[in-house]
Amino acid sequence: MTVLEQGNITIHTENIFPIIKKSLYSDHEIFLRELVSNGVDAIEKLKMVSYAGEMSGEIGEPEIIISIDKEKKTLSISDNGIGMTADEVKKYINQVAFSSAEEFIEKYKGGADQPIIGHFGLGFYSSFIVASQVEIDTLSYKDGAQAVHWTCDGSPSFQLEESDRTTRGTTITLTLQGDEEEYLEEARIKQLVKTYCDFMPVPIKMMKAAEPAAKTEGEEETTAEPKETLEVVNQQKSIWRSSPRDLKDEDYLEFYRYLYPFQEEPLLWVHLKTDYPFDINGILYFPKLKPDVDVTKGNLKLFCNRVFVSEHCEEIIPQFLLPMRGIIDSPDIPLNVSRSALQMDRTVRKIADFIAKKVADRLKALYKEDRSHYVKCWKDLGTFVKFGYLNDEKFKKQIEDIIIYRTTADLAPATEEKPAVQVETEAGDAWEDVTPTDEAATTDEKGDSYTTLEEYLERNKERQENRVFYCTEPASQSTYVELHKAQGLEVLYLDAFIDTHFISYLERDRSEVKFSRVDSELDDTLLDKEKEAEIVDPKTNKTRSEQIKELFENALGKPQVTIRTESLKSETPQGAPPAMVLLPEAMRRLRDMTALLQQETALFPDEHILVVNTAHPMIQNLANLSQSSILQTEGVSPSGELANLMCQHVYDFPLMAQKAFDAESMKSFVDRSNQVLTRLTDSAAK
Ligand SMILES: Nc1ncnc2c1ncn2[C@@H]1O[C@H](COP(=O)(O)OP(=O)(O)OP(=O)(O)O)[C@@H](O)[C@H]1O
Repeated sequence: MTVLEQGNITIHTENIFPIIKKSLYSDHEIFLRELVSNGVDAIEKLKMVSYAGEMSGEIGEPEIIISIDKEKKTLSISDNGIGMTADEVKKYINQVAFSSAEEFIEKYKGGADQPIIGHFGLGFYSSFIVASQVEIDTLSYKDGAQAVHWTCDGSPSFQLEESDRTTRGTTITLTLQGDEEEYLEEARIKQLVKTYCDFMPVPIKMMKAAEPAAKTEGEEETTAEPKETLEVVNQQKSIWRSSPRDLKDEDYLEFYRYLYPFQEEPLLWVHLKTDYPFDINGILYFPKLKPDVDVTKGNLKLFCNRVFVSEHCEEIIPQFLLPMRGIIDSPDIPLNVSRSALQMDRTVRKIADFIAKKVADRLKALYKEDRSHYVKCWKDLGTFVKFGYLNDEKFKKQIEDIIIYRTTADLAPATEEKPAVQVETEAGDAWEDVTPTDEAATTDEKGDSYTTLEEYLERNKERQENRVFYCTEPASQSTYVELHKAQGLEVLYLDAFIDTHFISYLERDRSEVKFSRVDSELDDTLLDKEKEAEIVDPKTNKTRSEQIKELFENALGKPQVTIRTESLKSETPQGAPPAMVLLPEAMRRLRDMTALLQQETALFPDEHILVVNTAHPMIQNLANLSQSSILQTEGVSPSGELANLMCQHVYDFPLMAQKAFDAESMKSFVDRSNQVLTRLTDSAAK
């Protein structure tokens, strides 16, 4: 074999590879991505020279073949691409590749502790991270080219000689270092191809080790050599690079299942595709949110020209979209910078804005075009949308009109079949179908209705201009909600975990609107003012209400509790509850804020309002009971005592619903319940 050249690579540092190896710690595996990418590039370049008519002969079927020789401890990557001449090897390998190795060292000198997103484009020299010797065997596409063989052991000296290779393309053979022998395992290599090279547009084939031919007893010894087989490992198709027009819903769903097998179907997706002012492609999916979703961890896979770079791209997408899944592919994201530098990068910030805008556009389109799907997905979408509203001014402006709320109003369209309607078109020569579509559908599959804030205000403007009643906890506030509903007052549910923050932002932005939680005060609509003023005791000149108020004040003995008597409107005598506990908005917020600052759970404050419903038959009974006991005896009569017990009980129920019980109150409630029930059964048994 003719030695063409023996010499030193023009690098100025001796043996740089141990340094590179150390600075890449756990990232050794990326060498495979780099070498396969080079093979794919070589195939692409061959296609280009062929299209340009600069090549005689056929391109053939492009392929990359990876093979392992466990005995020789070698791993080789072959492509049938453009190949290199001796001069090209000298230029591109000895000079270009190695000068970028030096550049790497310069860049990371002393800064190796800064995490880099993908160590991308390290190139050919990254093979020395795992190899003790690297060989290149290559034949250029050029007519009459001489095949060459290059060897280097990582020291600055190399050897270049003629090779007897006859097929066009390049084979890189790595002799692995002692501690890198995991790369001799077929399963490990397959896994790396799947991770990094799955969507590269060329088939990547694994040479499967030859199985010795099975021999059955008595059979003659076969002389045939066992055959090696090739297995295609990557799936090649990168659908995010296709035009959305060429893709059906099922294509997007299939891709999602491929990326996240055995997961629930996504709610919807956004296809990103632009090449100006930056190049970005990708598909983002809205998943159904699990209650334990970690909103600080990104789920998107980052690619660069179809090559996988990183599982984490928290720096690239706006924080409120982190729970989204899918992939982003952009060659414009700088990858060999630290994560903090990435966050500050102007292009990256513009890309983040672009993504947020695309997501907003998609949501707006869905709201307009398929409201029923929007409403059905709202539970999950709403979290993203509100999170975005809190975090991103620009996003907020785009989506504020499509935030919807579950409401107590029944907004379901009439159930009877919608009549098909046809009208004559303007031109008069055709009939146009104007049957109502479900564009304005406002109910989900459970039949719950949803509305926007604007729609709510408009619907209720006569009765309660710029006033919104809301409920944060349907279970504990159901009595209050029912009371409002019964009097035709519409209540919005703000019961998602994010709503505590969301409502305070909403109030700041909509300062003309007064938001009242259903248990903070009672609207005049709920009260029957006339009944209250009737005087029932001519001797003391007291109204019935005043008597009841006194009765409760004495029975409870809690001066911090403000007792108010009201006659609550209701259709039936027991339609409204006998008593309710109110905590005014301002007071509740102060309590929540203090609890937040002290990082404690908010306790129910001793100062609150007890509304006693004078219209309720039980309260009437209590008043009668207490009045008769006053008439009958001096001191506390048994019926007076019973009235006292019952007053405390009537107070305890709404308190319990407000989760305002401590251990002591719970004990006294249970004791008292037993007393009351004993009395009841006593009198029934007599
Ligand atoms: N398999 C190959 N076939 C043909 N040429 C190759 C092959 N591998 C490397 N080369 C040549 O060697 C050069 C240097 O390769 P290297 O991987 O270091 O950098 P790069 O591919 O140019 O850029 P990067 O990998 O940083 O994106 C390539 O530009 C190419 O000209």
